[in-house]
Amino acid sequence: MDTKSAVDLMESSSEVHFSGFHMDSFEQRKDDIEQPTTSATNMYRQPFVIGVAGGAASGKTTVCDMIIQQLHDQRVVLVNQDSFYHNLTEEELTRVQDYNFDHPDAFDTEQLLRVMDKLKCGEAVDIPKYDFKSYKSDLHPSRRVNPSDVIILEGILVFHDPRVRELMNMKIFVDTDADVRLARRIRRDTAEKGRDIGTVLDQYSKFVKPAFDDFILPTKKYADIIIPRGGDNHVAVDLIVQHIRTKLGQHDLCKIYPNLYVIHSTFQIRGMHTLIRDAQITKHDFVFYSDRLIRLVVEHGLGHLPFTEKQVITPTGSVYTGVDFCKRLCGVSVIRSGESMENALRACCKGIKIGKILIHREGDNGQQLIYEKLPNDISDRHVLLLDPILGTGNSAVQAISLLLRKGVPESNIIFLNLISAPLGVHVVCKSFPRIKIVTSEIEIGLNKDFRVVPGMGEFGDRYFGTDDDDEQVVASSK
Ligand SMILES: Nc1nc2c(ncn2[C@@H]2O[C@H](COP(=O)(O)OP(=O)(O)OP(=O)(O)O)[C@@H](O)[C@H]2O)c(=O)[nH]1
Ligand SMILES: O=P(O)(O)OC[C@H]1O[C@H](OP(=O)(O)OP(=O)(O)O)[C@H](O)[C@@H]1O
Ligand SMILES: O=c1cc[nH]c(=O)[nH]1
Repeated sequence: MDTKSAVDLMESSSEVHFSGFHMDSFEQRKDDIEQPTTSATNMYRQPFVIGVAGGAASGKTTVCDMIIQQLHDQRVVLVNQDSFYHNLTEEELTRVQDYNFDHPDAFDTEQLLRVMDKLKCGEAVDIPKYDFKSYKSDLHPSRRVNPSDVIILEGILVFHDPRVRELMNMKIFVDTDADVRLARRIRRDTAEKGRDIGTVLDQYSKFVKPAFDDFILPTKKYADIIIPRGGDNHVAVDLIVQHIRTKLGQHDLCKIYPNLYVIHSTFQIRGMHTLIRDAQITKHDFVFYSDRLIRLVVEHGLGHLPFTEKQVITPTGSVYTGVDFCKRLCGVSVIRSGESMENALRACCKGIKIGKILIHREGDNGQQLIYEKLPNDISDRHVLLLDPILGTGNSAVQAISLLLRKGVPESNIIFLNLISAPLGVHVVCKSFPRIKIVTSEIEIGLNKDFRVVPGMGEFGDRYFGTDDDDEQVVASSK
């Protein structure tokens, strides 16, 4: 894949958003810094979208209210599928008892998609207020909804259309017994809507039950979580809220790609990054702090290897139940910069075999694999692929494709980076959804020369001392 095709792939992807980066500070400084070509206009925080489906009167509203209450310190917005009911025509109004409110066609899904797209892009939207008495949504002023961190989309059929499902980061199905749903419906429609019980039962047997069987129940299979007993299930709601909180604390790309791991940032890590990104840092310090960070990435990456249980006897004669390290592994470094990570890997895994791949860059458009030396039995090993910089993803795609051609299962590859540009992450994760990427920071984007920004310049030149400044030092020290 060349640079252009990687950019094309990114631009054609509806899921490509850049963030983890605050718009305000970007606005203030955008005149002072070099602009990333691919990301600046698309940058916003990506909200976490939760879909809540289930039969009518299953308790979806209660579950949503509980989630919203527990997420009190987050900006949460609830979007109800009911708001997108089509207005009934005059003819339909004359025979409203024959209108099927539980059929997918009763909803204006195109409008729902437009609204959700805007909210996902961080734009405020106006959501219609459907009036259940007049069966119209243009009677009342619409509801203004501002962008938020979490969007909950609730409704009987929110899992029906695949385009709507695609928008969701988490899908919940509220699963309540049919008799409980019917009892609630009778109570609600007779007490709140003043209907007589005969009409409620007629509507139930004519439309509600068949629609549940034909359209709602079949979407249960798309759920990530099924909540039995709806709002009575406090344990399930607690677990869901915990998961949402974890996701909100992560980089947005981690919400999209579950196999992307960004090591937990501390002030130590930020401090090391600050040093190695500084163009003025001495060569010695650049190497020293890069090595420290690389060691952390390598240790973190090793943590993703499979393990087996192992018991040992301690000097006190007690049994300690622990784990045994994964045996069959090897490293593969992408020459040259990847070689900077070999020492850390050797320091952690005594005697580990390390293969090499050389990818030649011709200008910025073409890259070619020109050398490889890999362990013969690499297909039986877990591979730690070493390259500190993930930019456009071109080198990574070449390297990973070679490993796959050599028979390494995709899920046996752990790609270790110091820094990763969002484009590279998208390209690698979309092309190879089963590999894991471990990195220490996600960058803003790429500049017009396809260099990572803010980045750290030409890593290989800085690490191995082949940059221009160094030539001057060498010349002056002669
Ligand atoms: N009778 C009648 N029913 C309607 C109308 N519009 C929507 N519905 C019903 O409303 C139901 C969808 O709303 P629900 O999912 O039950 O609403 P809810 O209050 O969120 O449900 P839970 O929170 O799960 O209890 C469908 O079963 C429709 O039949 C209407 O104008 N008349
Ligand atoms: O994702 P990409 O856009 O392909 O960029 C990343 C590649 O660039 C760097 O190598 P570079 O070409 O600078 O060579 P070097 O390691 O020899 O310095 C880096 O080590 C990656 O291999
Ligand atoms: O920013 C970049 C991109 C590729 N290689 C580097 O060393 N730095």
